[in-house]
Amino acid sequence: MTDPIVVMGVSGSGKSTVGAALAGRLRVPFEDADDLHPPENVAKMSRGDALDDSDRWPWLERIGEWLADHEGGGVIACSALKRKYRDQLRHHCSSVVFLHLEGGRDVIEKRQASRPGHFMPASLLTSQFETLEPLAPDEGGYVLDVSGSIDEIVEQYVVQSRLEEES
Ligand SMILES: Nc1ncnc2c1ncn2[C@@H]1O[C@H](COP(=O)(O)OP(=O)(O)OP(=O)(O)O)[C@@H](O)[C@H]1O
Ligand SMILES: O=C(O)[C@H](O)[C@@H](O)[C@H](O)[C@H](O)CO
Repeated sequence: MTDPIVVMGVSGSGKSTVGAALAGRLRVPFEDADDLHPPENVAKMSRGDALDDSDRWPWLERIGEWLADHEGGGVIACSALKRKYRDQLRHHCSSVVFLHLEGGRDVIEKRQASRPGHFMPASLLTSQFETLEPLAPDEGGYVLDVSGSIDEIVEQYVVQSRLEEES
């Protein structure tokens, strides 16, 4: 049994890819919160407009429900850019753990550009970085550098969480 994990970060930071690999490693279910957006949110992002708080609330409610249903273990990829969004998720599931995939704009922009066919336009990356509120010290959680390979990032999480358990 593991606590449910939210893999967070800006668009293109690797949440879906790393999240799926981590769920495989931990043998728990994986969900991509991109698939929980109401169609109007996807339409808004697709035309190059950033979501605002009121667009995100109903989406976060669905993610919170998913977390509450997976208290015994699960990984969900969700931007969770602001502290108040994370607090909303904690309200649904107090045991949730956040894993922030942190990286510079250069590397993330390149990865986003090499991912054709995704609804999220690269032009929204600026607003993603502007909106991002990194994990505060009192939030706990993990911050992992996106520049490593997917396997390395998963391994770093596994090692760090084991060390934390033992301490
Ligand atoms: N650590 C990594 N090393 C190399 N490539 C990576 C890494 N992480 C992700 N990628 C690649 O970068 C691209 C973006 O990753 P991904 O779609 O997982 O990001 P995301 O944060 O889920 O984005 P979004 O929120 O926009 O859906 C993908 O093509 C993915 O294969
Ligand atoms: O909070 C947000 O602005 C959105 O959730 C985005 O982050 C998208 O879901 C995703 O990143 C698109 O690929």
